[in-house]
Amino acid sequence: MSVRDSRWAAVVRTPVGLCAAVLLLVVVVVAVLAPLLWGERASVVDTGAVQQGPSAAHLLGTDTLGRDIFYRVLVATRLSVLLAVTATVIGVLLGLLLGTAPAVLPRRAGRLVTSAVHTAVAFPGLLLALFFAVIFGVGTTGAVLAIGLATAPSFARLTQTLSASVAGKDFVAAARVAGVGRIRMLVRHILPNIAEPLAVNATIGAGTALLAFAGLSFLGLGVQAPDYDWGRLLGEGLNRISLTPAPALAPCLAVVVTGLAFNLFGEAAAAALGVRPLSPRRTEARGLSTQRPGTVVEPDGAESVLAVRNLRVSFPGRDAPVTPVRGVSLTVRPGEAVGVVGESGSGKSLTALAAARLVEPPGEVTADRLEFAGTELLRASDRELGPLLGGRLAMVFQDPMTSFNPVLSVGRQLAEVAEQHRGMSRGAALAAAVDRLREVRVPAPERRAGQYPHEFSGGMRQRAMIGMGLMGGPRLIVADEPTTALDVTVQRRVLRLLADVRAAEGTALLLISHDVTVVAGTCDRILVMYAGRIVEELPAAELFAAARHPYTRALLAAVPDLDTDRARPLPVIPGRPPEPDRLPEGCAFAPRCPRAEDRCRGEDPDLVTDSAGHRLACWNPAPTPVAATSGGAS
Ligand SMILES: Nc1ncnc2c1ncn2[C@@H]1O[C@H](COP(=O)(O)OP(=O)(O)OP(=O)(O)O)[C@@H](O)[C@H]1O
Repeated sequence: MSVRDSRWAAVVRTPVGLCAAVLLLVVVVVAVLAPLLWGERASVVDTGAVQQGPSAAHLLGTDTLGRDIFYRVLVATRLSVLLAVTATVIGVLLGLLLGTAPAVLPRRAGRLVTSAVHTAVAFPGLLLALFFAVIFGVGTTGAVLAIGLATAPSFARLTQTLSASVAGKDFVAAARVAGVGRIRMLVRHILPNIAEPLAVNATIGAGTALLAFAGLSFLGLGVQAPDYDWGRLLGEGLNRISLTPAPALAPCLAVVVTGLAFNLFGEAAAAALGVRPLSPRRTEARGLSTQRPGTVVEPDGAESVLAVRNLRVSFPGRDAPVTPVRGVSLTVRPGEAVGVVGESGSGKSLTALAAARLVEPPGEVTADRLEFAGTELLRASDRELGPLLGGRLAMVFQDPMTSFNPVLSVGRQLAEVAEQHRGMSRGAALAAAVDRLREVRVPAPERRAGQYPHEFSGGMRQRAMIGMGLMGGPRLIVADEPTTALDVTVQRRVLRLLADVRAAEGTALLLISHDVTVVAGTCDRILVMYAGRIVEELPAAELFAAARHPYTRALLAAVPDLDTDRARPLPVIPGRPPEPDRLPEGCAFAPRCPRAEDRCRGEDPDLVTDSAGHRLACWNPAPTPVAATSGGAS
């Protein structure tokens, strides 16, 4: 039994879930059998026994034509439930279409759909149902369409909300970087992950539709004679409630009990499942023939895989836009490992996301140059970007659990990249996926390929994620905090794997981490970021000996080494980094800097390149600590 099946089984293990399931089962059995067993009996007209009260012969009395109300209530179960379920299915399908439209339509049309949905949700459902019932005309079909259309907006909004929560997951970003198209993304990655909460809410919705249907039929807008449902029976019984209440109470009770069964089962499922009910090819390089494909020639003649100049990422703020990335410039050369280090909030992730074109609106990315593998990303069309980013740029995210689609086997997800970017057949892609899993040291790769992400350990999942990134033959791996969620020994294995992959395949690496020892141990060059800017850049081998920015020195001082006195607390950097919307005048680090001078507080220093190629943005840098090499970096 899969995990999903056992979770659904858990629903009926709760007392409420069990009661609701039994009630629903009874309702379904009655709905199926009643018309077969008692259909004729419920239609027999007996002019000699009209409008009788309850008796031994007629448990709930008779109607105006002498028909037995008890059997009519039982027989009406099928039509009442069928109509409610049909209306709910229409509502859910229409809701799915409207809710997913913004993801596949052009942005402007998508917004229009979203606004329409929000407007429709503002109207009470029953009012909408009445409105549509009048439009579609009196009768069963009109009422089904009316209730279906009336419930669609709330399902559309639910779909949008659920899709948005899934769209934020790393596996969707990974699929986007893999160049998976919008419709495929929707069908393979988003919809399967929102099916469960949608099903739960649809069950609850069926209860509501049942009530709405009874209401419309009661008002004479729904089921018409000679057909009858509980709403019609209720209307008929109400005419003589003062004489005998049973003919009105019985259909009423049937609506309440069945509605309750749907609602309770939906609520029990929501509680048991943890669902909240409603309320990652090739691009020919331009220029010199000696150049390798997918590289850019820098002004200094060096080749680069990624060239970023004056990158800015902004978001709308309360009063003015906030810019968490403020003019970042960096270069990653073929096969090179560049590390980006800085405290939380310094803009490292946003820089990486911008390089992979993964910053979503309302985030705005501008740059004088954002060139990957020879293509200017900010001017490229989606068609150009798809194969380029998918095959040539791989993303590895922090949390290996959320980096995979939980409902697809790991092998299938790796194979998908090869199918998408290398045009491989399904079988060949799966074989390539198994080979990749073996290369990234996943044990028993044939068996593991068929397993789901939750069956992998954290470290194994992260290695599989790296394997997935490699399926497209990337020139650059962007790894954002790839080891933060792992324990230290597993961390080391993943870092070693990244280093081996680089050595074997010549892949460049942009490694983002808040941990200076991780980047120093893995990378060739280190970029230090603070408050959205690069404040220092130097070779990793010289990090401990040549770092001069007080911030870099403070980060290094916080790293324990063999000479650290364990009896004393490690030095920490006083204060906190500034929020992007509350940057101080001058150098952003000045308020926390032990070397700050008046100039630091008034003027932001430029990032200046010295003769050795080091870059530094500081008015009063620390002197080079001549013999201060440390083993901390290795
Ligand atoms: N979608 C967004 N809207 C508004 N602000 C954002 C958004 N994404 C990030 N930010 C802000 O940008 C700043 C930099 O975020 P980023 O995630 O790049 O930092 P980071 O250095 O990678 O930190 P961490 O290690 O915590 O992820 C943060 O202050 C964050 O609040």
